[in-house]
Amino acid sequence: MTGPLLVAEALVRRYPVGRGGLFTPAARVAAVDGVNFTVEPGVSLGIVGESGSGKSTLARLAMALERPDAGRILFRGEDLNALSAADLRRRRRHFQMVFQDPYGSLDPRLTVERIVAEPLTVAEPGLDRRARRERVLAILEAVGLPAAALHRYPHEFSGGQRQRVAIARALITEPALVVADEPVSALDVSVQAQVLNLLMDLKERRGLTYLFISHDLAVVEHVADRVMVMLRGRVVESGPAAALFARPAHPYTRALVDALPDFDADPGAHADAAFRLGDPGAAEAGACPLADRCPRAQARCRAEMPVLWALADDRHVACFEPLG
Ligand SMILES: Nc1ncnc2c1ncn2[C@@H]1O[C@H](COP(=O)(O)OP(=O)(O)OP(=O)(O)O)[C@@H](O)[C@H]1O
Repeated sequence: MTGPLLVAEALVRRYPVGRGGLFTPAARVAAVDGVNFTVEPGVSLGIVGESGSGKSTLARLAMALERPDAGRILFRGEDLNALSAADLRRRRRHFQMVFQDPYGSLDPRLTVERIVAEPLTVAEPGLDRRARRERVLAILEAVGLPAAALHRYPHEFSGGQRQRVAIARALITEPALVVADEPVSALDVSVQAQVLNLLMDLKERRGLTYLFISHDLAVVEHVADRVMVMLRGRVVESGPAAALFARPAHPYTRALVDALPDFDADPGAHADAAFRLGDPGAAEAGACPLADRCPRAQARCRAEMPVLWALADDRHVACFEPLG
């Protein structure tokens, strides 16, 4: 079908604060306060904002894990909160979530096979054991895990591998939309880029659409086509990622962008960035793997900032401009 994949219309979600009195209800604060957005198929939307700005609440609303107090969330034109519980359950195979914490989000008592297969048992209950195992093996391979992972338990894996298991679980039903809420922020910096690269690779290969939530602008800039900036439950600015990062219009966005390492003032930041964004080898060797594709940074890379590079292959981390 054509048309947007996901639409948020004037979403509001309020939570009680404090306990209220005997005859007075508790005051309520709007964690999400009149948010609108549209996500077209194949276009990933990054949602940024500091802690408490309402990003996770918005993710839960988008996944129909919570009901809004006002507004609607439409997936392929259907108001998710108007569906019966059974219909909503059936639709869930098309939108899945990856959580921040690969430790807490995987049941430690279950094998990887059972964890990854779990959404399939709901989505395709008729599948026999053999067919289910084949699907699990195929998705494990797609996320870079060996077949031997099947019989292992979450504690036997590193944080990055656990997040691969969580990604496999999210993708096994072949969803169109993946909502990723801080999917790399609990990981060691050295493995963050590997998982981000995997997500980008899967997006390409499977035509996925992401709603990608992070407080880390550098991360969002690499994975998102469009970016939406939240402050106290509201959207203060949104637009194409490259333009928004290059020319932030709202003072809050500017402040967030300014908080990124200043590559021009601090050449050391480049080595940090190369390491953080996933290539310690490049940081040490002083090589820029993107130098020949980046007309603007080419000279600077070679001269004074040898590791000015990004993990994504289409934009540059420091100048936030598309590569030539
Ligand atoms: N279940 C809840 N009950 C009460 N208040 C809540 C609940 N969930 C979120 N809030 C409040 O709503 C506001 C937005 O929280 P939310 O977790 O959505 O923000 P966030 O941007 O994701 O922040 P973080 O990155 O720290 O998770 C915060 O003030 C938070 O305390």
